[in-house]
Amino acid sequence: MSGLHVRGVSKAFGATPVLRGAALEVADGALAAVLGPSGCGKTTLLRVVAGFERADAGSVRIGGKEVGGLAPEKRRVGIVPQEAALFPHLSVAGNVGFGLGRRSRSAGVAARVEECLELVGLGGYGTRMPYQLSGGQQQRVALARALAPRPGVVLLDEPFNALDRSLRGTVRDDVRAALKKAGATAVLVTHDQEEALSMADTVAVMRDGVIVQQGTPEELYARPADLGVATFVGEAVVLAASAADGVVVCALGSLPDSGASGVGHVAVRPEQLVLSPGGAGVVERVEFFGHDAAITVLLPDGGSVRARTRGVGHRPGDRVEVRVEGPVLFFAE
Ligand SMILES: Nc1ncnc2c1ncn2[C@@H]1O[C@H](COP(=O)(O)OP(=O)(O)OP(=O)(O)O)[C@@H](O)[C@H]1O
Repeated sequence: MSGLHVRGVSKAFGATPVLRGAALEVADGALAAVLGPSGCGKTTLLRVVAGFERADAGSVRIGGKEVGGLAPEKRRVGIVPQEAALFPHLSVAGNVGFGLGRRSRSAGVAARVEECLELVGLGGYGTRMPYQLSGGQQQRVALARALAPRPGVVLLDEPFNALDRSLRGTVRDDVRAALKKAGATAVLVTHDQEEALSMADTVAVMRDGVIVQQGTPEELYARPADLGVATFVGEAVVLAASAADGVVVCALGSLPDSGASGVGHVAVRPEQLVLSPGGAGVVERVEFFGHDAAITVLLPDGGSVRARTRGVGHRPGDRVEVRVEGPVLFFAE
């Protein structure tokens, strides 16, 4: 069994439980994102995997080996911190070779350093100093440094936070490409759902110290385990509803459902809402984004929904009908 397997990990600081039986499965060579709001325990989970914190219970296996009792340096873990944290007095090559041992001037080490710089698209940058690099380049050097000793798992803790929004997209692509080329098993911690969904092979949604659901981005979006996941992964319009005999009744009418029954909430994706002229809804607000627009519609019962539509031409005050396309998600109370 290779990859990373975290099972039933608990950790409390004093009387405060921070991890409460967290589980995470990452196949060999896969990139997993741990996605959750601030304070849910993401960093603590990474620190337990890395060995900086000792779990109170549970197991951590890296590359098929239980590492719970091992010191951090014995775990074969590579770490990319939030800010690149390069050694300012060392060249790029010095930074990347740092973890490769004392014989860092040997030909073998130099070749491995250059190989890792090429993996992150910075071949030939070895003699530069960190201050001569952009933030994105520094982050890629930090990744090369983490990859150099061929770790069993690479841990990335919100690695794009310090970067400008405009730069983030390309650095994400570069980092994903480098991890894939290296064949690395990796865990990325983030509170940014777009980052998790667009980069990761598997996404683990974390809440209050547990992983509430893990799956591919498509699985999480189409079949969220509960209303919390539905609203945290992608946008959702949530309405009070009741369900019986395969039909969900809510402010948008009677909609087909998988067959649950009871009272609760229905979640509808904004792109499932189709607007047509005339009807009982009133356009309240139009936000134009270029590629699409968000139209907020006031419903007759006083609630409102926000639809995503490519069609332009809706104006505040227009009367519209709101139709729902495709299956909806019903969550009983
Ligand atoms: N060494 C510690 N001692 C006491 N409490 C801690 C310690 N480390 C973390 N905590 C607490 O554990 C909780 C979870 O922290 P953690 O950093 O794991 O969350 P996070 O999901 O990574 O949040 P963020 O996205 O804000 O970094 C927080 O309430 C934090 O204050």
